[in-house]
Amino acid sequence: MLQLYFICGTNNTRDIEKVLEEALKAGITLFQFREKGQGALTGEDKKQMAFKLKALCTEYGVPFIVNDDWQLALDVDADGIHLGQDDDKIADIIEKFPDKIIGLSVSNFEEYDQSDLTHVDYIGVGPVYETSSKSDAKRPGGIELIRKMRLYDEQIPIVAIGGITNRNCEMILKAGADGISTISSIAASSNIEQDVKNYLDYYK
Ligand SMILES: Cc1ncc(COP(=O)(O)OP(=O)(O)O)c(N)n1
Ligand SMILES: Cc1ncsc1CCOP(=O)(O)O
Ligand SMILES: [Mg+2]
Repeated sequence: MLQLYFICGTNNTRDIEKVLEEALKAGITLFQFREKGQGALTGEDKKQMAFKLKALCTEYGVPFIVNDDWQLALDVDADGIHLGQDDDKIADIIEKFPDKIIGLSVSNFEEYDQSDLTHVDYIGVGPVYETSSKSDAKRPGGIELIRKMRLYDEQIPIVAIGGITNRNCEMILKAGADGISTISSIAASSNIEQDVKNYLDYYK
């Protein structure tokens, strides 16, 4: 499920429905609706978009995750929620999400140490490299962040994030990530089918 985790909001691309459908057809394995930042949809518009994107994911058998907004995740009956260190605490909302996928962001070892991983299904580790998709991203940890995190916790599923392309993902997988997540390399791709295929080839 974590192999190729596409994350997108309406301000990351021209036509999110079209881009998501192309990415689903090409074989992404997980999708996160991350609707925030300049020009992002809010309220009912955001909810209606979430319903449409969830329906597309369901058609292709790919789980639909909501970033940050757990109320939206409840409203649209998403398959899971992704929360960061500065978002609502998983322990405070977990009773509303029995049997849902729960992801948590971890940018460094201090954050890992202070995180309650009891209900966490995967950790999003990064940024690995510089990213232009998140204005408040922490300092990139490079490939060493993934390698060391894998040794620090040998069990928890790790999805790497931040500045990943299908040219640097092989190193990241070899460093011990279970999967990679990306915004721009798919959202801004001129050939989604080929780019997704290139990513998935590394798992063969
Ligand atoms: C898979 C994955 N990993 C990390 C993040 C980042 O979450 P967060 O730190 O809460 O930052 P925002 O994405 O909310 O700006 C993520 N969304 N997904
Ligand atoms: C949401 C997020 N969290 C850490 S880096 C990042 C943005 C990743 O975007 P891109 O794949 O375009 O670098
Ligand atoms: Mg967040």
